[in-house]
Amino acid sequence: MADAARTPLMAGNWKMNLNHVEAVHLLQKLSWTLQDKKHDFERVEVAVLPPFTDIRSVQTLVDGDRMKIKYGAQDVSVHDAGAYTGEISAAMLSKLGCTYVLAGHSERRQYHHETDAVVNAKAAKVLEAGLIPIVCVGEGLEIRQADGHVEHCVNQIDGALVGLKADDVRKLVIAYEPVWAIGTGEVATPEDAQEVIAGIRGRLEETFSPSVADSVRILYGGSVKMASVGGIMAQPDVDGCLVGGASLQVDEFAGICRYLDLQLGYSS
Ligand SMILES: O=C(CO)COP(=O)(O)O
Repeated sequence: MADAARTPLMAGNWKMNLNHVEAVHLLQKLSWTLQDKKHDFERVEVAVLPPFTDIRSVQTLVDGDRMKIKYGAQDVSVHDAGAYTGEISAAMLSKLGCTYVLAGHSERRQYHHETDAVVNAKAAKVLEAGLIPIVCVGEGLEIRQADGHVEHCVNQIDGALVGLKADDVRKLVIAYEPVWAIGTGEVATPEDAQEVIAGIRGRLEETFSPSVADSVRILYGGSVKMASVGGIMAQPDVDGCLVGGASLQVDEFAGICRYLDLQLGYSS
C-alpha cells in the first residue's frame, strides 16, 4: 500500500470524448453511483479531466450539486494572454474552478511535438495560477525493450521540473504512463509500475529532498480497469491512477475509485 500520508487520486482523462451535454450526463451518473455507495472522497480523491468545451458545464454541475468530484483540463498554454489563437491560459482554467491540469501527456508529446522544455513551461504556468499540474512521463515500447525505461522517465522528470521550487514540486502530481500500455489493453504489471515510480521518487529525493519525494503523488496510467486496479494500488509507491478509456464507463470508473471498498469485500 502507498504511504498513508498521500491521499490516493483516481483521475479520469476523457481525452477528446463527450460533448458538454454528454459530459453532464456522465458526471451526474458517476456522482450518483459514488454517493449511493457512500464513497469517502477524503479517503480516495476522484477527478475528471474533460475537453475544454465541457469545463464550464462541469463547473456548473459540480457547484450546483456540491459534488466532491474535482475536475481539470487536459492541456494549457505556455502563454499568459494575447495573440495566441486557439490557446487556453492557466488563469482561464483557474477562473473555471479547475484543480488539476495535465502537462505533457504522451499524446501531446507525440502528436503536438511537446518537448520536456514545453512541459516544464506548462507546469510552471499551472503552478503560478495556483492549480496542480499532473506531469506525465512514460517510455515507448522500444525503450522498454532496450531496458531504458527507468532512465528515460527519470530524465523526462528532470526536464519537466527544472527550475521549479521545492515547495511547488511538493504539491504536484506525476503520472507514469508507459506509451505501449495506453489504449492497448496491455496493462503494465504492478511490478513494472512500481519499478519506474520508485525510480522517479528516488530522483525527487536526490534533486529536492526526502520530504518532497514523500509528498508527491505518483499515479500509474495505461489500460487501468476495475480488474487490474487492486494489484497496481497495492504497490508501495503508486498513489493512484490516470484512467483513459475506462473513465468513460461509469460503473467501471466508479469501481476503480472504490478499489479499497471492493478489496475489503464491501457491497459492490
Ligand atoms: O492515457 C491514458 C490516461 O491519460 C490511459 O488511457 P487508457 O486507460 O485508455 O489506456
